[in-house]
Amino acid sequence: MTAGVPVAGSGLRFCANLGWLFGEVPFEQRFDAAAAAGFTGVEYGSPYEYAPADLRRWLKDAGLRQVLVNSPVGPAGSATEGGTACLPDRIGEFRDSVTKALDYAVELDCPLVHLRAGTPPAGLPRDAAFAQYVANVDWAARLASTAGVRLVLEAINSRDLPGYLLQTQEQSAAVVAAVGGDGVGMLLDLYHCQMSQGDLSTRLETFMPLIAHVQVADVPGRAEPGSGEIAWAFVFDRLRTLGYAGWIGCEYTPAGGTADGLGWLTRFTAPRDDSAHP
Ligand SMILES: O=C(O)C(=O)[C@@H](O)CO
Ligand SMILES: [Mg+2]
Repeated sequence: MTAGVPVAGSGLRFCANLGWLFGEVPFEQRFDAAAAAGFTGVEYGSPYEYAPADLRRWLKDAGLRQVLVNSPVGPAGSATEGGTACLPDRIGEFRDSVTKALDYAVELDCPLVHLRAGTPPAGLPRDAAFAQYVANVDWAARLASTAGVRLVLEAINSRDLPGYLLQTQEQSAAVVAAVGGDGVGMLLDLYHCQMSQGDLSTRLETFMPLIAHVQVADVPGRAEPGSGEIAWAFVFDRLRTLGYAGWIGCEYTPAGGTADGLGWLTRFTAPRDDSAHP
């Protein structure tokens, strides 16, 4: 069995985040590395440094499908590092970024775009930022629907990204519900959820109808599942029994070599045999 392929019958689909995994090789070689490890799908935050034709070729040659990209953000350290979606004075920039993201998604036949929420600057009340965010997501979701793409909204924990607008699953669910339709769903990153909220099983159950994508890493340390405190066999079994049919993005910093660290995929994804623990 290839390391990246979960056991037969697990009913779960994992994709490799090429911004985090396979950093041992240059970006364009990570596609082949992911395929060689058994992945059939990939995600990464920023495709924008590359021409769509190159990305398409790397995907095709490796036999992979593109699962998710992020919307473009500003340079590290800038006011738009986390995106522009909640900034009332950046609506034009926000709309351009959505158009660019959707163009890439269509070119790459990519079903999901993570729309980054942004960080309200000091002086902008959070409720004003939130209202702008909802209006912008509403605008973007209509455009995404027309393009056959779904936007996903991700809460990020406030220790890693202080001040980011979207910090809880409840907030992202509220925006998804307020906008409605099939143009937008939740991205539930179990690492961020465990960091800031916990109660993973209940939150998965509560929000399952809205969840369009899941990402995984362990806590603390953000390394492979199994390196920290989360009970992954239980969590994956819960995803399976809740009927989750989307992809699960592997978005972690490998503790050692990426391929060497993929044993968790087979270790934690076997359907549970509860007969020994009635
Ligand atoms: O940090 C995360 O978690 C992500 O999913 C990044 O793509 C930033 O949103
Ligand atoms: Mg994430």
